Parts: sequence; C-alpha cells; structure tokens
Amino acid sequence: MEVVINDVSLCFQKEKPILKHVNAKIDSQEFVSMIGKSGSGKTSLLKMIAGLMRPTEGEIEIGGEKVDSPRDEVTYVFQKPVLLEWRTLLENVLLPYELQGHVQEEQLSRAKEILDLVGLSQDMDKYPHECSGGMLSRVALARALITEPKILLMDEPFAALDALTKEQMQHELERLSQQFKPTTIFITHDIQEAVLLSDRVFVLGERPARIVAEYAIPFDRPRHHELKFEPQFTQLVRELYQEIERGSAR
Ligand SMILES: Nc1ncnc2c1ncn2[C@@H]1O[C@H](COP(=O)(O)OP(=O)(O)OP(=O)(O)O)[C@@H](O)[C@H]1O
Repeated sequence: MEVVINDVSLCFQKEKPILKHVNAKIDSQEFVSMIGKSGSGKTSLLKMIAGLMRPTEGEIEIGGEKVDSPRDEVTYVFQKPVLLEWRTLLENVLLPYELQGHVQEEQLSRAKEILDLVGLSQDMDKYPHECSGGMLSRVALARALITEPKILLMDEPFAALDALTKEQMQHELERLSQQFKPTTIFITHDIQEAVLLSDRVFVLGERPARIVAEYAIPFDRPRHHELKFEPQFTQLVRELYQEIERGSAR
C-alpha cells in the first residue's frame, strides 16, 4: 500500500510551524527512512501518517484514502518496546489477535512461529522483566509483524540498544521485511542504519522543516553489515551527513 504526504504543514498553537509543505510518495513495499536533526518533526510526521494527529494543512493518503484516524493496516513501533509486564512474551505477541476477539489455535501457532523467527523460541514463557533490551525489541518486532501490516511505522526502534544488539536487530528487520514486505517508514538518528536498511532516505531540514533531500540507496538485497565498509556506502553516509548540516543552514 502506498503512502502519499501531500503538502503537509503542522503548527502547534501560536508557535512557528514545525513542518511546512512536506511532500513525499512512498511506494507499496518500499522501505524509507527519515533522518534530520532532533526536533525537526520526524515523530510528528509519523504520528500524522498513523492517524494519531492531523496536519494543520495538506493531507496524508494511504492506499488512495485520506487518513483522519488510526487504520487497521498500520502498525506503529515505538522507541521503547511497549510490553505488558504481567504477560509472557507469547501473550504479548498474541495481544493484537486478542484485541480482535478470541485467539484461534492457528493464531497461537502463528505467534510461536514468529517468536521462533526472531530467535525467541526458548523464551516465549518468560516475562518482560526477565529479558534483555534486545529480547524486548525482538518481541516488539514480532508483535508488529504478526498481523502482517501493510504499513509499518517505526520511530527509532533500536536507539536504546547497544551497538552489537542493534546490528542483530537491523539484520532481523532486513530479513523480516524482505519476507513480509510491508511499506515501512523508519525514523532514525543513525545515518548508517538508514543507508543499510532503506530503499530511499529522506532528509528533513530545520524548522519549519520540509524534505530537503532524498537519496535512493542502490545496494542489492539481502544486505549485510560488511556493506558498511564499502566505499560507496561510506560516501553515501558522508553525503547524507552533509545534507543534514546543510539543511540546518538553509
Ligand atoms: N503536542 C505538542 N505540542 C506542542 N509542541 C509539540 C508537540 N509535539 C511535538 N512538539 C514540538 O514539535 C517539535 C518536533 O517534535 P518531534 O518529536 O516531531 O521531532 P523529532 O524530529 O521526532 O525529534 P527527535 O529526533 O528529538 O525525536 C519539537 O520542537 C517539539 O517540542
């Protein structure tokens, strides 16, 4: 399902606009990252796509329909995994099904299968307090994908993880998004992460922000971390870094 951001502006009361004239079209099954300085409005843009907030001007369309409230096809993954402490990992992953009604046998198998896919087959009866940050991120990813959302919105999902765990999670996400193929919009401060995972990277400028640059990332998939040492990769990272700096000066 495609996402269209059509001349979107956002202004909180009496303040200078946060976002002004943001335009973008994200194709079905495309993986796009948004990078930009802190406070440039990335989370606000994601919330508007999720239907959690309305633009002051312009509109957002998903699959050709205007977004004015949260939609079933869209799943949102927060920076900090939001898990219920009194439920096991399996029960947490089953939550989207429970919210739809009674859990069927087939859905239980599906939940176990997806926990297996993220490497947690041995841990599904544990409670969140018994788990590491990386395990909790895996559960959040499993829960996000279990309903096979058409649109996956991720707001710095790996920012709180240590470097090695973050690499593992990037690998999991790369693998799973190739399998499930949701249209993904991913926010990150990590330029390397954006280049590694994305088909395209958008750079947001400073307030009032708009998309000041857009880079297509040409590497074949599946992608591996060794790519980070390739000259073309480091060159792209450098250019994006300079774009963010230039964006601030614009
Ligand atoms: N509900 C709100 N009311 C007023 N101002 C808000 C509200 N939500 C966000 N803002 C302001 O909008 C600006 C953009 O915030 P947003 O969280 O979208 O930026 P961001 O680019 O995601 O930042 P970060 O990278 O630090 O997470 C910030 O200055 C923030 O203080």
